[in-house]
Amino acid sequence: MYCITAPRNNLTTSCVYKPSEYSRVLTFCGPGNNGGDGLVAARHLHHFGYKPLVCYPKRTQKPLYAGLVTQLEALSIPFLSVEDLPSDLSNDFDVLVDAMFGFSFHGSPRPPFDDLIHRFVSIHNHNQTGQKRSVIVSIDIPSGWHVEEGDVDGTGIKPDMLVSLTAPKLCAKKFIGPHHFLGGRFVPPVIAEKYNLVLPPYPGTSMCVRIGKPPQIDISAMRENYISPEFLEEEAEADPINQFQNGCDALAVGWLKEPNAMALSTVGKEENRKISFSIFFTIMGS
Ligand SMILES: NC(=O)C1=CN([C@@H]2O[C@H](COP(=O)(O)OP(=O)(O)OC[C@H]3O[C@@H](n4cnc5c(N)ncnc54)[C@H](O)[C@@H]3O)[C@@H](O)[C@H]2O)[C@@H](O)CC1
Repeated sequence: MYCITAPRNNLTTSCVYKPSEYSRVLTFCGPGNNGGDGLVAARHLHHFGYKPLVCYPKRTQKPLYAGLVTQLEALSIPFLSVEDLPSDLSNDFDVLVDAMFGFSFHGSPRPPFDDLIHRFVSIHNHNQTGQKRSVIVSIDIPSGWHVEEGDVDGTGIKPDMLVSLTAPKLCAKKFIGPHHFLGGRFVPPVIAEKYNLVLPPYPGTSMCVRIGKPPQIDISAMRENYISPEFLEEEAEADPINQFQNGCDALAVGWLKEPNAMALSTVGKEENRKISFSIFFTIMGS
């Protein structure tokens, strides 16, 4: 079950937070099945090319969980004790996976989860200092939320991504982060009908589906001014097409992120008679 669950979580993470930019992942696992999801997610993230670590403070000796731990140890995935956690998680980790509690959480969090949940909450304060902060991915339910009423007093974890399992729980209505995914493409129609579940269709052969629209990207915010080194006349190729090829080759080595258009202009000899024409090329993504 965890195996089915975990790829659901991981496919969503790798869809949005690619290992090239978010490789350092710390998964906090709780004492129940939600924690089990976290153990398996860490294993799959390792195979997907991330560098996962696990904090699993309340281990259960049930064979299923012991087996999951053995698999992580076999991959030399490090376990961090609560005492060994860095003071500022955002300095050391790009992604924090919240797999502490799911739908069986009740009351106030007991130690050490009270402090761990507080650590997650304080991540957002870190963001207010303008420094890059870790992103938070919650599995099924942000830990500490009420399964139906959500973050009742507004002081709970505010994840960037919520991965609902099988069907979004009622509290998911209170989720306001940018990425909500559903994993668990195995609900029999008779169950969906019995519980009046209206689930989104899964695309292609995907094991997860985004719920809602992806956040709008502000293209203008992506624009960067690239100041290339000066270019002297004597460095110009005699054949303008060769010059153009040099430009394309420079783009291809990747110094320009996501090149998507180019203007090629020429100018006449007389300074006052600039003949310039531009050719716009759409350079398909590399
Ligand atoms: N059908 C589904 O939705 C599926 C659910 N799965 C996962 O299983 C989760 C539910 O698993 P469980 O029922 O084991 O419950 P949880 O994983 O939510 O946690 C239960 C454990 O937390 C402890 N606990 C509860 N309240 C606490 C508190 N206030 N302070 C400290 N400890 C507390 C309990 O003693 C128990 O050991 C789901 O949320 C989901 O993540 C998946 O594994 C499979 C599919």
